[in-house]
Order: sequence, then structure tokens, then C-alpha cells
Amino acid sequence: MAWRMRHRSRTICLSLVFITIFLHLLLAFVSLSIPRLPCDSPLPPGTRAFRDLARFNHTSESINSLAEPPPGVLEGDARGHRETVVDKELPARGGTTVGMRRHGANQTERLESDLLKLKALFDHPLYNMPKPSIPEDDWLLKVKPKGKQSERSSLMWVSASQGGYDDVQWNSSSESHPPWLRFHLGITRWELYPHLDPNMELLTQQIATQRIVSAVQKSGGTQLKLVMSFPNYGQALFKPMKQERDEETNYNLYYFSDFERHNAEIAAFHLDRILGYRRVPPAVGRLVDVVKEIKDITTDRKLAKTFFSSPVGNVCFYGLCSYYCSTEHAVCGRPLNLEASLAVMLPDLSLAPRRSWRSPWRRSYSRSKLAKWETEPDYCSTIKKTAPYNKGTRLVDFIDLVILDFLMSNMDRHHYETFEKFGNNTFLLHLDNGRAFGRHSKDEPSILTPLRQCCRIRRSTWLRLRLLSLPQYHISDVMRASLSTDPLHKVAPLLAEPHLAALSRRLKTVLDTVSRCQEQQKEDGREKVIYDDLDSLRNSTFFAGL
Ligand SMILES: Nc1ncnc2c1ncn2[C@@H]1O[C@H](COP(=O)(O)OP(=O)(O)OP(=O)(O)O)[C@@H](O)[C@H]1O
Ligand SMILES: [Mn+2]
Repeated sequence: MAWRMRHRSRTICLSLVFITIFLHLLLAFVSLSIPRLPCDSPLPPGTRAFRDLARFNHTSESINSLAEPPPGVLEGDARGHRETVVDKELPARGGTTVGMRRHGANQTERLESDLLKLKALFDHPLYNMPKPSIPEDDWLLKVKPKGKQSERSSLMWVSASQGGYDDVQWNSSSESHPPWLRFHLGITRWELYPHLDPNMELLTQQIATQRIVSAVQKSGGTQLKLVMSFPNYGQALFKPMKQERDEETNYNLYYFSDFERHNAEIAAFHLDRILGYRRVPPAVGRLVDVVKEIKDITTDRKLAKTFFSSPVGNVCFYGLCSYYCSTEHAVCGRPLNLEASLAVMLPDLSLAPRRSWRSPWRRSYSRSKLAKWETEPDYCSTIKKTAPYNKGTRLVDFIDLVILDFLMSNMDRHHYETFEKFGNNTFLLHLDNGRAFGRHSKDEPSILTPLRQCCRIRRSTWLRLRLLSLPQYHISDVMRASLSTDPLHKVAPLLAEPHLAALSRRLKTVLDTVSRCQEQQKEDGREKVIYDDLDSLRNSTFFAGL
């Protein structure tokens, strides 16, 4: 009996052991067959999809592949945010759900269709207007006629007003010159660079990837910025990331207390080009190693002294400037990588001096005072009689700038600059766009006041704006496409979707404002709303293509 009992309990024990082993083996097998999923904190669905998208081929694949940020990028910034910047592996690889894959595919299709829209826009006759050859005096810098060796300047190039370049081979298309120099040599009286500039890809690729050999603070201005130099003597203006892409500027903050945003500098370059202006210096995004590419190489002792390590171990610095240069407003790497915008530097002021103009619609930069334009409805009629707005294209050039600012909601246009060489008859430089794209849920109608008060717009601008409101060239879509070519798109889209949506809403407001002006003009017979800059082309085949 006892023997039978022992035998039965042994059998039970053995069966239990076998069952346990079997269950363990089954568990091990099942866990091995499940694909490894990343353990990152979840990203918003849009962000994830865009990051996936960035790995697919598109027009600027070469730029993107060169600007691949270093692996193992980081987590935990000083404000306690956690974000995985770049996942090396596609999350889909090895076993995603069908839904996720379809979502990614939809995003790819959308980007492909947006890129086609952008191409169609840039191929449109309104962007390819016939242009007469550029007279000698309309180049900012020019080739100096060959003189005796001893008479040659030691400078490599000189301002056109000083007599020209040293070497006859120096012109904007010469293959032997670095792209930044070709960019300088290509600046004319009417634009910073030509439409479909063959130099643009290499120029932006170089500032996004070249070794940084020097980083010093730029004097002047209110917020921290650095001038970075490259081995081929090119230079770029660096502005660091201070705000997350989808963060909206606090509504209680006045425009003059707002931070500057690196992505706004980049997006402004793209939008300005899409509007057909070409008046913003090319700007690209870059992940910069704050230690290797700034701290270790800077000769700026004052800057070097402001580096510190944050409580979570990120490397931060704050520099010296009149606002936001303190420990509380430091910019921090994660732990070393910092997103930034790099804008190609314009020719040195000694070669191409610039003139700064106070905007007639400048804000008061006070919490209580109103500016004259805010209280006088007829303010523009005075401006229209005042030099330089009373002649040439200055007023419509200014309105072009106003439209750009309204679209990107930039309230900080206190001044603008022109190249001195061209006098009053030239384009306006659209520099300093860091305070744009701060809010997407609110439009700022006061930015459009000059258009509302002056009721004047260039025909070519108006036609392009109408084009951008059509579904086949839709402004939000072509901006999405254009921004996807920036190297930082791999980290996250340069503009969050609500900012892209705001563009189309604001474009409608601009076009409605022009329509209202035209109705008023019909009623009271005032000056024509449309400034006809296309009149000379009226009889050409160009008009037939519109
Ligand atoms: N790409 C560029 N190349 C050369 N100089 C530039 C470039 N962009 C801006 N600058 C010059 O640097 C100055 C300061 O730049 P920016 O206006 O962007 O900085 P800021 O700190 O916002 O200045 P502020 O507070 O006065 O508006 C500008 O007045 C302009 O003359
Ligand atoms: Mn500024």
C-alpha cells in the first residue's frame, strides 16, 4: 500500500517536472519568436511616421544621408523631457502590424505626391519668367580685370564698387570655387540666388556636414548666436534650438520677449523660396556636438566660460548677450547633441556694406504704447509720399515681406536691410526670422496692416499666391515637401502639422484682403491695387503659358 502510494506520488512529481520543463521551453520559444520592439517612450503617431519616411529616397537623399546624426542619440534634457532622437532600426522591421505599415505607406505616398507638387510649382511659368541678361552693375561682387601682378590686391575678391575681382576666372558658375563663394558671386540687385540654383544642393550640404573649425559668438543682436567657420573658409550663422517643435509660444508673452526658434530660420528660407522671393540666406538644420564642435574648438574665452553640465548630465552653455544669456536660459545638448540652424553668411560688410532700414510699421516694443500706424487708418498715404516708398518697387517689396511675415506669424520685423551698392533700387533682405512660427492656433492680423492700409501688391506675387492656394500647388503641401529635404527632418519634421495647416488658412486671409482692396478700389476709384511688374512681358509667349 505504502509502496503504491510512493509510486503514485513519484509519478505525479515527475509529471509536474515534465510539465514545468515543457512550459519553460514553450515560454522561451514564444519569447524568442516575438520581434524585439523598441522600448522608447511612445512618440506621437505623426512624428513616428515622419521619422520612418525620412529613411525613404527622395530628392535630397544625398544631403540626408551625409547629415545622418551620430548613433545612440539621446534622452533626457534639462527640462526632464525624454525623446529618442533617431531610431537606427525601423520599428516596422521584423513584424509590425499591417495597420502601421499601411500608415507608413500612406505617409510615403503623401510625401511623394507633395514632392511632385513642389516640382510642378517650381516648373510653373510664374517661377520661370524670362529675364534679360544681368547688367554688370547689377552683380553685388564682380570679377576684377587682370592687372599687373604687383598691383593685384591680396584679397581674393572685392566689392564691385571697388573695381572687381582679382582673377577673371572667378564667376558664380566656376566649378573650382567653393559653393559659399559661388553663392556670394551670384547675388544680384534683385535676388540672393537664382531659381533652381544648381549651387544650392552642395552649398546647403556643406554647411550641414563640413567640419566646424571655429565657433565664436556673433556680436550684436539680442540673443545668443555663433559664427561657425569651415575648412574651405565658408561661414554660417548658428542659432540653437530653444523650444520643442510642437510647443506654442505662451499667449501671455509679448512678441519682444519670445524666444528665437532654429526651425523658424530654416522654415523661413523654404517659405521665402516657395513664394518665389529668394531673399532669405539659405539655412539648414544640423545636429551639433556642443563639446567637440563648440567648446573644444572655440577661441572665444567668454563663450567657453559659460559651459556647464546640467543636473541630468547634459552639456549646456549660454554665452553672452543682452537677453536670455543666463544659466536659466542655457541651451543644452542631449547630452551632447544640440539641434541648430546654420544660415550661410552674406559677404563680409567690408566687401558688401548693407544699409539697415527702420520698418515704417515697426511695433512699439512696449507693453502699453501704440505705434502711429495702429491709430492712424490713413497712415499709408503718408508713407506712399515718403522716400524711398514713393518711387520704384520699395513699397511692393515691403508688402512682399509683410506677406511672408503674416504667413509665418513673425511680429518681430523692426528693421530690414539692403545692399548699399544698389541704392534704393533693390530687393530687401529677409534676415532674422527666428521669432516666426511661434503660434499656429492664432493668426496675427496686425502683421497684415501694411497690405490692408496700402492696398498695393506686385502682380507676380499675387499670381503666385493664387497658385499656392490651388490644390495642385497647395502651400502646406509644398512646404511639407520642401522641408523634408532638410537634414533635421530625419530627427522630426521641421514644422509640426498645425503650423503647415496655418499657412493655408493665412494664405486665404491674404487673398481675401487683396480682394477687399480691389472691391474698394472699384467703388472709390483709388490707385490701382495691382502693381504691374509683368507689363513688359505682356506680349511675350510667357503670358500664353499662364
Ligand atoms: N546670414 C547672415 N549673414 C550675415 N549677417 C547676418 C546674417 N543673418 C543675420 N545677420 C546679421 O546679424 C545681425 C543679427 O542677427 P539677427 O537679427 O538674426 O539676430 P538677433 O539676435 O535676432 O538680433 P535682433 O535682436 O537685433 O533682432 C543682423 O542684424 C544681421 O545684420
Ligand atoms: Mn531678432
